Amino acid sequence: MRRKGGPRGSASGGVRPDVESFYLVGDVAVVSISPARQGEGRRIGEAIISSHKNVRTVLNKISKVEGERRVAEFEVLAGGGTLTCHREYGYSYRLDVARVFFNPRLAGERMRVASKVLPGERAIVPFAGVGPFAIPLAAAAARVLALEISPEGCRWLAENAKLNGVGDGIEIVNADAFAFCRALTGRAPEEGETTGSGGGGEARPPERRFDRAVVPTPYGRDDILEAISPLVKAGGAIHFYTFKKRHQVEGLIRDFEGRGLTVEHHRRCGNVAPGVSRWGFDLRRLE
Ligand SMILES: C[S@+](CC[C@H](N)C(=O)[O-])C[C@H]1O[C@@H](n2cnc3c(N)ncnc32)[C@H](O)[C@@H]1O
Repeated sequence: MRRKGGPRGSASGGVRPDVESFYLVGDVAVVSISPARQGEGRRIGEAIISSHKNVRTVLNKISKVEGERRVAEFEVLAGGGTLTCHREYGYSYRLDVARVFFNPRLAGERMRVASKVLPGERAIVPFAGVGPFAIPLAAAAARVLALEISPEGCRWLAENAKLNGVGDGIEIVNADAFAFCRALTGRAPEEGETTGSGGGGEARPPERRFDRAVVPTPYGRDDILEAISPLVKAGGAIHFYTFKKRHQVEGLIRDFEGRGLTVEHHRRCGNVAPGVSRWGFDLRRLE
């Protein structure tokens, strides 16, 4: 939702009346210029660079976040380089802002979730991006399976895992998270494994191998919950993020409960469109 009198979601404070939104990824400022200011992009970009010592490039977001990689289209207003290193809570993430997804607004949420990890846990992170959830989990001593569909995202994730000293704690799989989870749930038993269902090619029960799933769901893909929850052990945790209007939340909680998931905590994690927010749910699997 647009706030009158200033930009929303400012990651660096201050009022910038020329732009509708402003956030920083490393030294790249990402803004949205209001339609009334479209001809003034260069002036606005240069003004931002000259008034912010920490900004090297200014990008104007000219499309919504779209496509499988969830990356918007940008135009360069000033500066030029889109490769950067973003720092949050002592972690460093190298990435190309114009080519891979990154949302600096979830930094606090990532720390909150990582603080719940018990050493030796197994965690799964679908939609892992360049690693901002997976890396703090691994640093908290979880063994992490990170799923990411973009090969470029996987390359940054591997680099960032090493950069943050957790290269050994994260297994990165370049895959479609839906297909991967469904395959893991329904996979045939390997030689020597018992099925627990009498053998003879019968359907095996799901592999409940993870203590924790952290699910930063892309818009409209809530069906990942159905794919991933069979992989979480009884008593295990699922941190599920989704985009909803406030009036939808109550029904969603009933839906979770109908699937054998208790809601331990839920909160709004910022606005994304008029009336629509990102909501985070801490779910626990009952059986
Ligand atoms: C909204 S998610 C969150 C990313 C990251 N965890 C973060 O918070 O910055 C966007 C990421 O999911 C990836 N993605 C989208 N669809 C996917 C799929 N079906 N399987 C695996 N990754 C997918 C995109 O490539 C992108 O990196």
